[in-house]
Amino acid sequence: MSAPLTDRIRLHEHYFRPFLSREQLEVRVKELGMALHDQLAGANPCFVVMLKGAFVFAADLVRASRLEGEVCFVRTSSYSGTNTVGEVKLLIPPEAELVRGKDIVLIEDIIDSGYTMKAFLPILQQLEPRSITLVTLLHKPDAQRVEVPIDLIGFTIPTKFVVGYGLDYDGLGRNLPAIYQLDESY
Ligand SMILES: O=P(O)(O)OC[C@H]1O[C@H](OP(=O)(O)OP(=O)(O)O)[C@H](O)[C@@H]1O
Ligand SMILES: Nc1nc2[nH]cnc2c(=O)[nH]1
Repeated sequence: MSAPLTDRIRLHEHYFRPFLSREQLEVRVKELGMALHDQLAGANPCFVVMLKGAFVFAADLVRASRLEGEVCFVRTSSYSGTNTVGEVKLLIPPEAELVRGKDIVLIEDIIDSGYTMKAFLPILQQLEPRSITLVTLLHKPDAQRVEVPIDLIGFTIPTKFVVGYGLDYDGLGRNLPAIYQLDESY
C-alpha cells in the first residue's frame, strides 16, 4: 500500500514533505488551461513539451486547454541530483516542420535558474514560429539567474528542491501525484 499524501517520503538519501496537493494542482492546471484557451482562441497551436519533467503537467494542460493542435516533444538536461550543472544539453531537438509559422505553447514544469529556457528559447526562435507562449507550472523567482519571458505561471514557490507530478530527484519521484519539497531537517 502507498503512503498517505500527508506523510513525508524518502527518495534515495533525502526526505521530502508534502507541498502542493493533487487537488491544488488539478484546480490550478484547469485555470491555466482556460487562460490558454482564452489567449489563443481560434488558433491551432503546437504544444512543445519539455521532457522529461513536463510530461505529466503537459498531459493535463493540453486537455484542460481544449485547444486543437499538434504536440511535439523536446528534451534538455542540465541537472544532476538537486543542482544545475550549468551546461544545458539539447538531447531531443524540436521538429522544425511542426514549429515554423505556428503559435507555440511551450510547456515547462519548472523555471529555477532560468538557464534551460535561456538556452532553449533561441533554438525555438530560429525555427520562426508565429508566436511563443511560455507556460511553467512552477517558478522560483528568488533562484532565477537570467531573464526569461514567462507568460503563465502555475505557482510561485520558494528556492527549495521539489519533486513529483513529473519532476524527479535522480530518476525517482516523477510518478507522485502531488508535489513534495526537500526537507532539510533530516
Ligand atoms: O531553470 P533551470 O535551473 O534551468 O531548471 C529548469 C529545468 O530543470 C529541469 O530539467 P532537468 O535538466 O532536470 O531535466 P528533466 O526535465 O529531464 O528532469 C526542469 O524540467 C527544467 O527543464
Ligand atoms: N525535480 C526538480 N528539478 C528541478 N530543476 C530545477 N529546479 C528543480 C527542482 O526544484 N526540482
